[in-house]
Amino acid sequence: MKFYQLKPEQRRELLQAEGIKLEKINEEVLNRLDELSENVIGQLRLPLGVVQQLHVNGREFWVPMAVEEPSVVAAANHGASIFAKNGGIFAQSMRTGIYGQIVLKVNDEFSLSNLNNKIPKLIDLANQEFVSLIKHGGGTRTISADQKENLVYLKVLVDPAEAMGANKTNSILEFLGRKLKQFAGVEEKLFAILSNYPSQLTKAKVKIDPNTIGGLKVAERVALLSKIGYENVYRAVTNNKGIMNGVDAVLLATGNDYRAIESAAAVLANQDGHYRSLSKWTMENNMLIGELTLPMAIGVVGGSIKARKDVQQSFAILGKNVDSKTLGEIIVGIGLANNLAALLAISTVGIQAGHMKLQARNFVAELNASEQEKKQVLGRMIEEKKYSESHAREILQEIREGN
Ligand SMILES: CC(C)(COP(=O)([O-])OP(=O)([O-])OC[C@H]1O[C@@H](n2cnc3c(N)ncnc32)[C@H](O)[C@@H]1OP(=O)([O-])[O-])[C@@H](O)C(=O)NCCC(=O)NCCSC(=O)C[C@@](C)(O)CC(=O)[O-]
Ligand SMILES: NC(=O)C1=CN([C@@H]2O[C@H](COP(=O)(O)OP(=O)(O)OC[C@H]3O[C@@H](n4cnc5c(N)ncnc54)[C@H](O)[C@@H]3O)[C@@H](O)[C@H]2O)C=CC1
Repeated sequence: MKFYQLKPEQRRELLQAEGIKLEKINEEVLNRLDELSENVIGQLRLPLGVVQQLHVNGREFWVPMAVEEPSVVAAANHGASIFAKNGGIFAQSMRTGIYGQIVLKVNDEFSLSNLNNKIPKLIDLANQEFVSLIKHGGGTRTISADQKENLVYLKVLVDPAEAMGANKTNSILEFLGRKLKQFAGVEEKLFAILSNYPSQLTKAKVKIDPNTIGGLKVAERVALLSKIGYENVYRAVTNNKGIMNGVDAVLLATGNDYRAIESAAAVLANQDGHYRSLSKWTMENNMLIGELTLPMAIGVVGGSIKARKDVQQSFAILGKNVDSKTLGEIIVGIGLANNLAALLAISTVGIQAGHMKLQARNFVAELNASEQEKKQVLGRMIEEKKYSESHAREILQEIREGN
């Protein structure tokens, strides 16, 4: 039997026979995980944190975040609490659909205008074939075609309703590809696959009174940093990493495909051929305005969402009536919250003050020490503002020597 055909327990035995020490895992959990992926031998755990009081469009949410990096949840909480003092986030999801691409190889017999005339019929055929999607409120919306020499590029827009929609869109594209192969002059269908090009855009906006963040000077520094991020790629990529800190954590917690959002966000940041900050902070009438638009091809159904109890727990935390539009608005709101918290930290005391204070817990967790000793070491590190693994060990030694 091949490795992938074995039961997870048998795969574990093989690894253990090689001398690899594996973590214990409950058999039921292991078998459940085996249904979700391939070659499964265990699990990787992440802490699940929550952000309290994220105010979006007049509603208040608890937001689940799965992330291992210290200070990301604290930063999101910090940003969210500032937004709460300033009327919250105004956000809007524009779920018009996700793109798909079909590329055909054609010869001289092919006529683009003939194909264009048949597009309404193709859309009808797709919608008749995938009628369950129509029932959920989605469907194939538009198809456009463009010819470059002997290649024809078709762009298909599919509204996946409440799902992310990758699987349904790929099925629709393959169905359309088979129909297109029958057209005069089509030699072959090269491929039919969804495109992760930015779609399902969600915008979020906040208006901050400088008095809630330490005054006008601080607000102006945030706006200046944002201007630098617009122009300078070294700053832009870091600014965007700070946004994705929060975005990815909510995507992970809600079982959404963070790879799809990351790749689409990179294209959005590079729209005019220059990689820029995804967010914008400006001063308007002495108020700080923050704006962020992100591609949000996410779902509240589909993929592994219903099959995973941990993901269902996240939806329970988010509360009732969180549809895909609302979830997109929450995620972009969290991205903006993480962004503001990071900008505030780096334009005032610097990132290390807050971040390293929380990172210090990781150094302390590594120590071979009692809970009481760990508490003492952490307290001393924060007091001395000196954060490193070696300093944690030094303090422990000093404590044990009675200093
Ligand atoms: C870390 C803080 C929040 C400290 O912030 P602070 O102002 O030193 O501490 P504070 O005790 O005054 O706390 C302010 C608020 O933060 C929240 N908060 C505070 N502590 C916690 C905690 N333990 N758990 C949950 N929430 C917490 C909480 O809302 C609190 O308000 P309160 O409720 O006390 O009135 C702040 O320094 C901060 O936001 N820093 C940014 C940290 C960050 O972005 N970390 C990510 C790692 S760095 C990175 O990946 C990319 C980056 C940052 O380089 C991107 C970029 O450059 O743009
Ligand atoms: N390039 C990419 O981004 C690719 C991503 N993927 C993966 O595909 C997965 C995404 O799955 P999906 O296609 O979204 O899931 P899925 O295949 O389970 O399809 C979602 C289903 O939900 C239905 N639906 C829509 N609205 C609904 C509603 N209101 N109530 C009930 N059902 C509804 C749709 O008709 C569809 O059948 C992710 O795991 C992703 O990683 C797969 C291939 C490529």
